[in-house]
Amino acid sequence: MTTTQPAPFGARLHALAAERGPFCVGIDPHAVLLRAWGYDDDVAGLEQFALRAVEAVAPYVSTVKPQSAFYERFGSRGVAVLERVIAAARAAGALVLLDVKRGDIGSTSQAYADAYLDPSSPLASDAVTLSPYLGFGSLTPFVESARTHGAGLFVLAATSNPEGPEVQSARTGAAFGGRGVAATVLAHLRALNGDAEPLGSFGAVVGATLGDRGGLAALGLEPADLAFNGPVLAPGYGEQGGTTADLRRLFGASDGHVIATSSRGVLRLGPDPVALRDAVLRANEELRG
Ligand SMILES: O=c1ccn([C@@H]2O[C@H](COP(=O)(O)O)[C@@H](O)[C@H]2O)c(=O)[nH]1
Repeated sequence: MTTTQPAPFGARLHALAAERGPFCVGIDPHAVLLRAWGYDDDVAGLEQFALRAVEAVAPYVSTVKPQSAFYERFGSRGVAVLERVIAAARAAGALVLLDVKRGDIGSTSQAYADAYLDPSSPLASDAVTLSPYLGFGSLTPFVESARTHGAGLFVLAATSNPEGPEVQSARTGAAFGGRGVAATVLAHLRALNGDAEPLGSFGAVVGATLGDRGGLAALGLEPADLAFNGPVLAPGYGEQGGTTADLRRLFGASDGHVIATSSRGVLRLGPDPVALRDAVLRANEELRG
């Protein structure tokens, strides 16, 4: 029996962002949003909210990003809802980036990779977010699984929260290059992506809010560090204060590889599906402009 090799995530994202735009919607069912949409903060409310949001936005964006925590808080029934959210978003043609920020010793990373990247898993997604703070090499099982299954990875480099620089601006020891943590993560990603065309599959999380925090320099980063031939997930767009102008300052005129993501900023416009759809169409237009 022959199996077809899936197209690499970077190529799929590049094509879909060119077609639909580079905006990503976070499907984050906060309790306060469930109530604002008229639902109870329970599993039934979670499911109705999340599937309604996916139905309204997923056909119009390249990527949706469910935040696993909001489903896990309801235990196994919440995780079952997450499985249905992933399936519905993919059926609408969007790529699913599952925000789980995993990272552990290699043998455990392999189990996480099997859970999120192996197509036979009920939680299989197109890409996941990862934490590199057990050492970038501990993520190797994710890298190998991503290559096998045509999936993508987004590794935390310069997060959108104000507490991030405490760790991310620290310098590695001389034996590890002596550069900042964020720069070291980006250098690993550059090596993984090589000269993959049109875009590598190994991405970084770089907050859209970075401009407010003294920009790249505050993390010991130089503009060249951002040229790692992979996609960038830019959270903090909207609700946390990041703007399209901030992204332009950080990344210049992106060719669609910078995926700005917003959750609350879009979801609080619901439940009206037209308002939700128009918000994502506007965001795609603005980011492209
Ligand atoms: O640096 C990071 C990494 C991930 N996130 C996640 O993105 C969304 C942001 O939600 P908003 O409502 O648009 O603020 C959320 O799921 C975070 O866990 C981030 O904010 N920053």
